[in-house]
Amino acid sequence: MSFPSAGPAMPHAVPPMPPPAVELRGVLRRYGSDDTAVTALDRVSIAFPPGSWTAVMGPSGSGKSTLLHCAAGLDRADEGQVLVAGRDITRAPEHVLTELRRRSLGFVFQNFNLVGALTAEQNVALPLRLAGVRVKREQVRAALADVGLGDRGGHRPRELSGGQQQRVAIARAMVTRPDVLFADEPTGALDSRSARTVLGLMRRVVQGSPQCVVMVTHDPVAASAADAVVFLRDGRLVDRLVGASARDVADRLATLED
Ligand SMILES: Nc1ncnc2c1ncn2[C@@H]1O[C@H](COP(=O)(O)OP(=O)(O)OP(=O)(O)O)[C@@H](O)[C@H]1O
Repeated sequence: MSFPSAGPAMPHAVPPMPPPAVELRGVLRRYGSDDTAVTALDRVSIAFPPGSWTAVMGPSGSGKSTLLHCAAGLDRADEGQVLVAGRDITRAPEHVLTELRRRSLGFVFQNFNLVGALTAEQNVALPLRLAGVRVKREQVRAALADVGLGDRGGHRPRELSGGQQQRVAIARAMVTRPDVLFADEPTGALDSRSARTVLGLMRRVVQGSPQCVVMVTHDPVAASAADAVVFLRDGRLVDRLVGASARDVADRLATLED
């Protein structure tokens, strides 16, 4: 019996790991100076992987908004680094950050922030126009259909319910196919049924796609819909729960608020 001689090791085709969609490395953010100084983020390191949905929780003033703003290039870290899709944006000039936000990041806010004078379709088309992309009406309609509002394209925000307005805002945020959707209290102004619909849309964003959602919320029910919940206190990351129930999340938050 003969064995083949051992040749050179066959190289295995290991696909490279994609970088986190967003990463903070030792981010420090301080407001004010001397005795009025507040350390809003105290050397926070966290990575948000592609295809993941993370909720950020913590008591009032714990640094949630500051984390979101630094991660999205809306605010600058005093120390540490912020990377988006592996690219260091910490000291990127303002025009580069503006371009990044237009092309790669989406935003959803508690109060929807739709332009009242524009129809739902025109609101959804806005980020494409701002990015200098030729607007295809079918693309805009498809984005509205994706959030179940294919028949509301001609309505202005005041003609829509709060839940419908938030769905338009999500369609607007997603029409550019951003790498990351940042959501700041997206269900804060909604009744529980509309909130569930919005949370279902967030789940669809991350399901089977490399897009990532980072959501600040005070609501344990909303947080428990995410893949992971991270907790801040006094500008520091103090805990991370995966697959937690709303009760688990509420209990953990209560201990931080004591
Ligand atoms: N522009 C600013 N100037 C001075 N202090 C600020 C500024 N922005 C935030 N802070 C302070 O930084 C800390 C963190 O604020 P941040 O808004 O990030 O907290 P938060 O967890 O989002 O709070 P909330 O849940 O109440 O919205 C707070 O003490 C806040 O007062």
